[in-house]
Amino acid sequence: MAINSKTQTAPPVKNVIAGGIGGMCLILAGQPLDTIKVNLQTQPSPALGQQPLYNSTLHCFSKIIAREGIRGLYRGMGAPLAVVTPIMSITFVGFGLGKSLQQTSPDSILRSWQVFVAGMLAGLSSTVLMAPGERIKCLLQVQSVTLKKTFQGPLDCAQTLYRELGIRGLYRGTLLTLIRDVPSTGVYFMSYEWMKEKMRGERSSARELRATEILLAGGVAGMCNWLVAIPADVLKSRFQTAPENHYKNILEVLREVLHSEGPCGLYRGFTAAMLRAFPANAACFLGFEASMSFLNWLIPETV
Ligand SMILES: CC(=O)O[C@H](CC(=O)[O-])C[N+](C)(C)C
Repeated sequence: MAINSKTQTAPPVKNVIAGGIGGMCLILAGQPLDTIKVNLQTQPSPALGQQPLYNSTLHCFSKIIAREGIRGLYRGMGAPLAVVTPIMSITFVGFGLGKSLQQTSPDSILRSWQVFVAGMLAGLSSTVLMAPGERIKCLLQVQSVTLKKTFQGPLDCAQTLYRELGIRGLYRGTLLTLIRDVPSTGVYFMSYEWMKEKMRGERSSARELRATEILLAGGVAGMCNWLVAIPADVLKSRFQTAPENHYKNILEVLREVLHSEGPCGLYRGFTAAMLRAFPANAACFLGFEASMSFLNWLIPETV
């Protein structure tokens, strides 16, 4: 399907600002279910005849609330807020760049697969911040399970990792972050643009879409993103939260998950991921589009 790219390209500085605001909306709307997802994904496999620590999304939710109250669901939010804001800025700039590289003129129409390629470039460029951000976030989110408070907060976690393990300690899990984010970000933007194009109908531009339509397209794009991302995300969460030298490489994590839980183990936390994906990404794209409209009103485009 061809997508009218004239309505999509914006100068990088506008993408930086609108992408950052979109990122903040994403975290505020999605953090509680993200905490549940990571706790489900990283809980120890139960011994024979024993009950798992959490047996469902709801069970995990009520256990966290009973143990720590609402604050437990927002544990580790400082790091994602500080990191996801620039990550989403880079993501939207990377996406804009990916589109312009494939356009012969600002008016040229992109095919769906070209939007996918531009999205993959966005996923590739954001990994520089995504990998350490995820490492810190996952370590903080799971430390309540062990009931051993190792880190005081995101900064303390980053400093400790750097002091004890150097830059490699912060970037542990980068390959799995790439395997997760490059294809899934391609799918993310392709499905978002596809939905917008479908809903546009007779209207001359996607800018005329209503807020509810943006919310729907963003929410669906978030779910499509996670359908692709979740197996690599399960491996990444485990790899990034395991004790040092527990796994020699990522194949060992894969082997362990398949051996103990079978292929279903790769979809641990699926319900929580999907429940989070819709509101978080609906909020993200609405935040992005609203900020972009405001910026376009403030500084009108010349083309
Ligand atoms: C896997 C992930 O972080 O997905 C992001 C959306 C979300 O639900 O957090 C999108 N993106 C990969 C483009 C940053």
